Amino acid sequence: MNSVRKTYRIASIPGDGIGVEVTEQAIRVLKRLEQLLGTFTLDFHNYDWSSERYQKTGEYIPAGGLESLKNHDAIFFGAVGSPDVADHISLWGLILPIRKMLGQYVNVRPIRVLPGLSSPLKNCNTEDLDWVMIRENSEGEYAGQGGITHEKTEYAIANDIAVFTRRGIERTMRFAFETAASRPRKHLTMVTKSNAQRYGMVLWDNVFNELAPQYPEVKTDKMLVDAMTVRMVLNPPSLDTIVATNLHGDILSDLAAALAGSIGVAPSSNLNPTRRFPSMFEPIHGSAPDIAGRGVANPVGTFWCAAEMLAWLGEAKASQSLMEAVECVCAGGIKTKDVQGTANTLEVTEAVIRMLEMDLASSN
Ligand SMILES: NC(=O)c1ccc[n+]([C@@H]2O[C@H](COP(=O)([O-])OP(=O)(O)OC[C@H]3O[C@@H](n4cnc5c(N)ncnc54)[C@H](O)[C@@H]3O)[C@@H](O)[C@H]2O)c1
Ligand SMILES: O=C(O)C[C@@H](O)C(=O)O
Ligand SMILES: [K+]
Ligand SMILES: [Mn+2]
Repeated sequence: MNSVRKTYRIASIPGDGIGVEVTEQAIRVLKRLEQLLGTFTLDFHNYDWSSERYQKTGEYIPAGGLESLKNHDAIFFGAVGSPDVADHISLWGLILPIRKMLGQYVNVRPIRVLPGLSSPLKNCNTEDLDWVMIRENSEGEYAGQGGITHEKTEYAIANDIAVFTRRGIERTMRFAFETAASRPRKHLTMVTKSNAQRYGMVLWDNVFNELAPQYPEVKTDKMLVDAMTVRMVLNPPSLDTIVATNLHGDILSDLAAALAGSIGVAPSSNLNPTRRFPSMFEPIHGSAPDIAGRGVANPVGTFWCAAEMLAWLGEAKASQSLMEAVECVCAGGIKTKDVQGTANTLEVTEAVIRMLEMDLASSN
């Protein structure tokens, strides 16, 4: 008998475009899972922070908004970005302040070829591509320093300054070593561009070399980011856990998702490993204006995020049941167009709900 029913306060921020479509369906799935298990409550609080709101009010996050997010156990995010607002305004107006101000200093992006899906690579089977990318999530190329002088003249001069700190690098790398150590293969690859970039990237190399002996069970290697793209494509089984800077991790994780079948299946966890503030779970994809409003977005990446969120909250059984249901639905061929199926967002969602009902109703 489970006598203490836990309640988790979840802030949901659907955002823009398909972010709204996939989070709505993922919340439906989570609420059904909650009913079926009866062991916890997910108390969702919706925040309408979006590009539409920005156009009306001039703000993505209203005054006091970040403080109010701190009163939650987790944040469930869709995507931000609109053809009507410049992308740097939307990114810096919503997602980046949350990642930075809530201390979500690692972005964890697992990726696998799910059952029933296929890699665009010849001869890449399910077991050949099973990676987790640890992206530094607070500084580096996204430090936010820089500026423009002589703007709108022919003398315009602009810079974006990348900032790498020993503490920022070390905390991300420790998380990556621990992640690698927790996986069967215990292998960590560090990515930089320390041949061309002589300071920040070399600091990455040095910190990595200092830390590696403290994790003797983890095998390590290093890659320059250009060669890393080649290795990801030509030798996927040689990789396991990967650690990279903010920008490199961003780019490589889109590539990783595509190699596993689609950007629509890939999840990400913006973690505050100290748990001082809530962590945020979002699919790696954006608002996809090209398909928004048509009900065809792949919700699998967001369902996988929901499973990652449950695991982070300590609900391992619920997390596992959800992931198993998603994988069974994929294996059964109920898939969206980006992964060579014919189903729409709603059909995939309903199939996942039915699968959960079959699995859990029979076991209760
Ligand atoms: N964290 C975020 O919220 C985030 C992430 C990436 C991009 N963005 C923003 O999103 C907007 C669009 O960016 P973009 O086009 O470069 O990237 P995107 O990820 O939105 O879309 C890239 C391509 O992948 C497809 N795609 C993405 N998700 C899909 C899904 N779930 N199912 C099926 N197909 C899917 C899209 O249709 C598009 O063809 C921009 O404003 C960008 O700044 C936000
Ligand atoms: O972090 C970014 O650059 C935004 C988006 O591309 C992402 O991957 O979340
Ligand atoms: K997103
Ligand atoms: Mn990205």
